[in-house]
Amino acid sequence: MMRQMITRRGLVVSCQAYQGEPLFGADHMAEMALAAELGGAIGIRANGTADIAAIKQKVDIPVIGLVKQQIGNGPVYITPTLQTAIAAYEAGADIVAIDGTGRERPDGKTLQEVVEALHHRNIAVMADISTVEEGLYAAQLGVQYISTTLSGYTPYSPQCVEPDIELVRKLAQKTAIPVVAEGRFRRSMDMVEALEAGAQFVVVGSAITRPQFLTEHYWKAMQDTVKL
Ligand SMILES: CC(=O)N[C@H](C=O)[C@@H](O)[C@H](O)[C@H](O)COP(=O)(O)O
Repeated sequence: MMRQMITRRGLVVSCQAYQGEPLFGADHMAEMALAAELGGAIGIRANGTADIAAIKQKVDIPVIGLVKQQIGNGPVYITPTLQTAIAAYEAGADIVAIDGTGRERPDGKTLQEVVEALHHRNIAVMADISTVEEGLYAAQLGVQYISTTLSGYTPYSPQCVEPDIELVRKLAQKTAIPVVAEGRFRRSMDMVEALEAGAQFVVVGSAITRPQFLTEHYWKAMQDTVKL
């Protein structure tokens, strides 16, 4: 049987900090996840085995785990190999998020091979995609969730500054697999719009869990409006 799934609709909070950032570290991310849970989050998205394990100790809601890793010069970095996907699961992830594009993976496996190998181990898969075609292909492979995570981050997807709600809408119209809205969500009205467009849930990261980004965002808005 697969682990805890996210069956409710609502807000999932992505708790990620990069090395060198003030909040980097599993303890900080676990506290951040707890704060999100207290605020009503229905799930957490987390990067790296240490963070996943610490967050699982702290919260009861399901955790979507990934391992961001650059292997070689290829473009795939979100849980790029079968081995990293299994590591995320072994660290405690309920659902494992992987790159769901058709690009070459560093372990030479196809997306289909990775999904099959994970399903063989009863591991629930979230495919991070960037276009309708990629989403529909992942749905065809039977993944548990399709997330718009990579829209704007592959060279062939629209390079938007705003969240790609149209991608959510198109996918939700074309498939019965739960569609996840993720990437650049900052305003609650966009999150509501994504739910109305058919998203099962919205994943928000930087706008909640990266205070340096938030500070900069508000500070820039002040500078744009008032001469300081
Ligand atoms: C493209 C990519 O690598 N996205 C990553 C995926 O895990 C994270 O860096 C994002 O923070 C996450 O998707 C949430 O998005 P936002 O922080 O924009 O709310």
